[in-house]
Amino acid sequence: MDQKELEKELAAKEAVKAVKQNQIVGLGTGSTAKYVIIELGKMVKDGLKIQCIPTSNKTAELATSYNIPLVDINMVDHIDVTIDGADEFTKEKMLIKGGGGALLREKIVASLSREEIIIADASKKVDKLGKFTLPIEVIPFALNYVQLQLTALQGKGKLRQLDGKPFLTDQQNYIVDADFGLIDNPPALAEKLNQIEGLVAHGLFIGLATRVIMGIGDSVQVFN
Ligand SMILES: O=C[C@H](O)[C@H](O)[C@H](O)COP(=O)(O)O
Repeated sequence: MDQKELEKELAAKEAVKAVKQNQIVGLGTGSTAKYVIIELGKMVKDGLKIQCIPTSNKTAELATSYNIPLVDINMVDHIDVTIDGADEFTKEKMLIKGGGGALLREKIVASLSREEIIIADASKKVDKLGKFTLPIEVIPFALNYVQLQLTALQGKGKLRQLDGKPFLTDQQNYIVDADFGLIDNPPALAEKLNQIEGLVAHGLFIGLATRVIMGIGDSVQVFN
């Protein structure tokens, strides 16, 4: 296993210690969150009783393959703990997410969670967010309008493509990857993006992560 994968796995192993018997658990999406599903699969096999809410169809499939019980998000009034990955994070626990296109469900799950633990390898830590272009989920009808609004905010938006066609999210929306350069004030940009009609979610997660666990070398570093 290469160094990055080891760091992801270490962070996941540390994060699953927060999961307790009979809890409702949010499952993130991506190559880091995958390690959480593997660990939880082992714990469920050993007798842990949990009900999980996946943040994407892909995660739902993976969790089911490990016999992890799932529950409909509309059947619960809270989530005890969610463990998810990120594309970038700062020591203040501000994040960019959505590299895999799961940002809308991830944000809803994070918003319903009492504890949102982010796990990452050391390459994800940055001083300022924005080197990773900001994923923005847009309803197809609003694509042109949203692109114009992003331009007005000095963002350069590019429609995400897959196999020569627009990439579609689990909600059948488009993703625009927007380059704002390094972002001086992420909360202010998030606030402006929140005002744009037809933009259903952006990848800036501000004030949502309660803890970031970063794998670094053969240990972990925690940001509370
Ligand atoms: O949409 C995908 C999610 O926000 C992922 O958590 C994020 O892209 C990080 O993915 P990975 O762990 O594969 O780097």
